[in-house]
Amino acid sequence: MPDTPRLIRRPEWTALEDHRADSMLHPQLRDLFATDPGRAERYTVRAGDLRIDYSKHLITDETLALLQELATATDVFGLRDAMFRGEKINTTEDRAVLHTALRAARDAVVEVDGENVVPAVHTVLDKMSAFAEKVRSGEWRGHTGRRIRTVVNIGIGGSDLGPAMAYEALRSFTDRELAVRFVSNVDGADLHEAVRDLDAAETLFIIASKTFTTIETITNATSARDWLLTELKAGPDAVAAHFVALSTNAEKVADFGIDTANMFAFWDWVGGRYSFDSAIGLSLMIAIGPDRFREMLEGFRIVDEHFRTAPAESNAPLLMGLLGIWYGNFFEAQSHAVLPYSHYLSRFTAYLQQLDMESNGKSTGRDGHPVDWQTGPVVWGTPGTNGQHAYYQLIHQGTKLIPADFIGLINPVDELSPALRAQHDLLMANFFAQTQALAFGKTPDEVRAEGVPEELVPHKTFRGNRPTTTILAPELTPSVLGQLVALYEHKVFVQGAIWNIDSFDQWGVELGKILAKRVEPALTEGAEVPGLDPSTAALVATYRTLRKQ
Ligand SMILES: O=P(O)(O)OC[C@H]1O[C@H](O)[C@H](O)[C@@H](O)[C@@H]1O
Repeated sequence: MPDTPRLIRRPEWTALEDHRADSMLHPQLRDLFATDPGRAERYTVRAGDLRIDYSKHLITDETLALLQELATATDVFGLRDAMFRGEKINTTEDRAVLHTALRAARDAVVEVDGENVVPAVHTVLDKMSAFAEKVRSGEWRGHTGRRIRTVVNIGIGGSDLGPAMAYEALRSFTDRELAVRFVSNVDGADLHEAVRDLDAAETLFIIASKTFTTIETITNATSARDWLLTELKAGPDAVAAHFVALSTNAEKVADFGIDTANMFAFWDWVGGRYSFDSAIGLSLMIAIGPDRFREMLEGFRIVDEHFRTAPAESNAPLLMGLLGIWYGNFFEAQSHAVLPYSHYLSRFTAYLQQLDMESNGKSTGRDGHPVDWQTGPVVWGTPGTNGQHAYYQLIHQGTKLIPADFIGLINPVDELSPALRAQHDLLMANFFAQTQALAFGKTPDEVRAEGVPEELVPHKTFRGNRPTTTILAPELTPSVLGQLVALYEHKVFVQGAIWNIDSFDQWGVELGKILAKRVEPALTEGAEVPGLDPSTAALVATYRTLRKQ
């Protein structure tokens, strides 16, 4: 057993349990606001351009003080500093965790094993910038001499979700003459639909894979190469002008047949889900241009600095992490909704699912012992107002407590017409109304006062006390996007530190991959798979019987 007490036996933990049982058994936001007029102002924190209001939470000053004590006792800031210093805090993989170095200033020094990694980061950024400019300007030509009109990023997980999300988010900054598509699923339909209307002569494939061994990506990349060569009626020499690679594995890139001169590198201290500001962002950089990409990196850096230096009581990622712990561990909340009121952020929550759930979906502690406390929540959500007309019913009146983050932008993007810009106020009216309704509800007396028949009063009553965080930003610029992502990266970090889990490994994804490899020959060749359980064996047999040859 480690020397430090188990999390739930710490006095700071039991103090929170007692606080919940004594003072916060049935917290009422109406009362908390009525008795504390300064609450909204006091419970608002700034991080860069982000304004984060956490006053509509089931908390008091005492709750916050106790949560901060838990953070101190578990040495969250100690681990944070170790991360920024380049220590190998990813202990199960013996790796440093340095996505923050990806956005460090050119003259910064961050050492791993005694070597400053920042110059290499900027060398790759410069190489990406030069390449992106060539593609954007038309200087980069395909095999037949035509300029590139479509970029297809082939990758999965962290090699897809980040750039795909950011491409959507920053669409209004993209070059409309140059489209980017994303292919991830090993389902051949994904690649088929992505390329069916493309001219191979004007298509560039970016093969994004940290390991360059991921079966989905390598399979799709191989099929893409076959498609290209068939379409162009060309030999393997056509590959060089149409394929580039983003990877840490030069050997595998060369094995695939991509010239390593056309490879953009990153390093084992960049986790896949923390990688879209590395070379993995090349498709995004081509779409928005190197200057915008660097603005985004600056946004990341603003929140990195905030997380590194802001005092605990005004440290936004720390506060957001602690609030998640409060609900997950002391209210038994199982999930967390992230609800962006922006069409451009339509992929944001999907991106966060990997960031959060692959990082903190763990049940073994850093000490190797099973944890006996709840860890990462189920993260879900889609853009408002669509969700309002689908699942918000459950958030408002269901039996589950679902803390939610509402992300809103004060201004729409510039390019909307005046009429469409005007719709933004309606969108945001919904945004503000929802958190108000969730927090304060509607009492039976208020319902009665509207003349509602008595038998309908219970149905039309809203109990309120549904906790939300409101995140407001001036507009969705590249910098603001970087700030938002860094905010969540560090929030996830805080929670993993307190739960004492390694947020940077992902062993849980391995078993399924191994079993898939074992089952595949049974599907394609009818091979015997030794040791198949009866359920899977019967399913495989059905598949084989009904499979069209
Ligand atoms: O970038 P790659 O090496 O191809 O990995 C792609 C993804 O697959 C893995 O299974 C991991 O679960 C993810 O963390 C990773 O982002």
